[in-house]
Amino acid sequence: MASISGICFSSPSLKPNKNPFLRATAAFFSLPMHSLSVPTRSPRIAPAHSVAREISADFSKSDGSAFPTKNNGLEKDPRELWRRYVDWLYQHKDLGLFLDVSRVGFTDEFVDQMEPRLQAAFKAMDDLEKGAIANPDEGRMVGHYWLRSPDRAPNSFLKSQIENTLDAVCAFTDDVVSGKIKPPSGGHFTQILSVGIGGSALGPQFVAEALAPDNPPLKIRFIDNTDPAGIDHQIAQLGPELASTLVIVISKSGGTPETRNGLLEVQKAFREAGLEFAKQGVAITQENSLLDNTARIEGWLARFPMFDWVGGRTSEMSAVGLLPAALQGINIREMLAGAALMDDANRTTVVKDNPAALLALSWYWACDGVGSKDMVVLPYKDSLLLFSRYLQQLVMESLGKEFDLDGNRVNQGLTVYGNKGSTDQHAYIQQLRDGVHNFFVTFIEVLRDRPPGHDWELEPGVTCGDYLFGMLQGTRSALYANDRESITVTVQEVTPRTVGALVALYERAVGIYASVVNINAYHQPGVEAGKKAAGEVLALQKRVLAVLNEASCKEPVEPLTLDQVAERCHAPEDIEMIYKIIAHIAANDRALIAEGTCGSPRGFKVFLGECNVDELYA
Ligand SMILES: O=P(O)(O)OC[C@H]1O[C@](O)(CO)[C@@H](O)[C@@H]1O
Repeated sequence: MASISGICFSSPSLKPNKNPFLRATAAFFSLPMHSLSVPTRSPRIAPAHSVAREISADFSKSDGSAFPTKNNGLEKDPRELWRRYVDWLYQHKDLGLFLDVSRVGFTDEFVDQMEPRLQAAFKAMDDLEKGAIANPDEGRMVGHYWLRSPDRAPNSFLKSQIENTLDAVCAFTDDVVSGKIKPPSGGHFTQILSVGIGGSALGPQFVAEALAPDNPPLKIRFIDNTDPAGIDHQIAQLGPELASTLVIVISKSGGTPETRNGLLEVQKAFREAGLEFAKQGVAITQENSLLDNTARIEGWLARFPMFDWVGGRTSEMSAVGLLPAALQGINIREMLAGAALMDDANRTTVVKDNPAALLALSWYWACDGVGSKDMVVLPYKDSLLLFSRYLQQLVMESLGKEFDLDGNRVNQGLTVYGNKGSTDQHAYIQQLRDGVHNFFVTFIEVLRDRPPGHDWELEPGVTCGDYLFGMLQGTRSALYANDRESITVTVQEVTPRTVGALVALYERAVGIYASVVNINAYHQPGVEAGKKAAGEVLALQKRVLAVLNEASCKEPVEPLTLDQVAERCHAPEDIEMIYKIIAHIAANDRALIAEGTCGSPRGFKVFLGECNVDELYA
């Protein structure tokens, strides 16, 4: 019926019980067929701010009595549903990408209501691409779209910055892969250790998982946290290959504590192995940041720029994403081309032809424009496992905002989670279908199961990939039958081009949605609160240690109660945090419990195992 590359909409059998696809679906889920085809239609009208869910009578109770059920207006008549599918299906021919929003129940009235808002969002996007200060709080331009279309940069200086960086990434990659740039021990670099967090890790992680060949020129590992055991694990896994490891330290600001700690830990490992870190270190950061200055002063192997006008979570097409990808043998020019094609498609002001706008429209409908439902992202392809994690930052850090652009408190957001299908079917999809109705799903479908010539039938007429396909379609149908909405994004294959397009699609959808709900998608003030509080905890810890040190240097040693420590720190109001600090340092053998246990906060006495006299007089 539908060869998707040249999709044809020949008329299928529309009688529900004759539809073999639905029969197969029902079999997967042991559903009676009638539950897949409820012939009712109750379109809902959506006010722009909040969509009222209609309550209607349903006479399906076995004893014939009526009980009220929520009817959110989803089309159930198969013929109408097929029309809706055909009517709303978006296809990008060059990219081989499809977007199906037919299983989101928005009405024509809702689309009409949204039209002026979407047109305003298109205008805002146009201004942004022309160099407007689209991040007003921070007074910055937002230029990630220029990274794949440098001609669109608002001036020739920015254009040449983009082009020069891309050339430098390609030249450096060629030299590393060819062995022209080699580790001090000789031979070739064989490993990359990427140190970075958030937007300086998630894109490279997603792309590595999605696209790295089985035997890349350089394999990649990540340190994306300040967890000492995690860092030790990564370094231990490298073993003697540390000598042929290129360490790429990525931080836009150049001052993120987790990244700095990762760097210091890796540098220590290099020292202990008798290796010279600078000869193997690469920095990707803003010019003159702390990291940039460190790399320059220490004479690291290379430095690549991050631009002020590229946010961390939209940096995959900058050196942040391109350098690690290129070193793994991923065709980064194809990634950029895919993103550029998608950007072009998203510049149309015809909503139905604009895939990013269709996503934004569907999100708005599904979550009432206020984040009332979560977005569950389910790629049915192992290599896309990290897409949901990547989107989690892109969407939630962009949309999760306390205030709108006019200063009103709105507490906006859109929660994203998910791993992959069909794996998650055996984890939480039970709740999605039958439990609390607080989500909508985005299926990511990949048509090509395996490279050509590798497939085989594990049952007559059925391949392993057919099962994956069936699981996806079955889950989509079963959820819809229970009024759970879904979007499906389909690509032919997971290639650099389609991955670039997916990144660009969601970047633009987030931008449009943010415009529609009138928030700044490009700042992240909330993250600062946690960072500031962490700094305060570490400052308090220093005071606690100083107090304990002073008492531990006495003859005899003076073990202190928690109250005494708090009092001597002049921080009685912080007693709970002081307790946690002591419990943590005691768990790491840096403090000793003289009386009681940490588990009984009121009763224990603590001292340090060693007196640091120098610190006493510092
Ligand atoms: O690249 P940087 O400056 O180290 O920041 C890492 C991440 O930290 C944040 O600033 C806040 O979590 C993210 O936006 C960013 O991607």
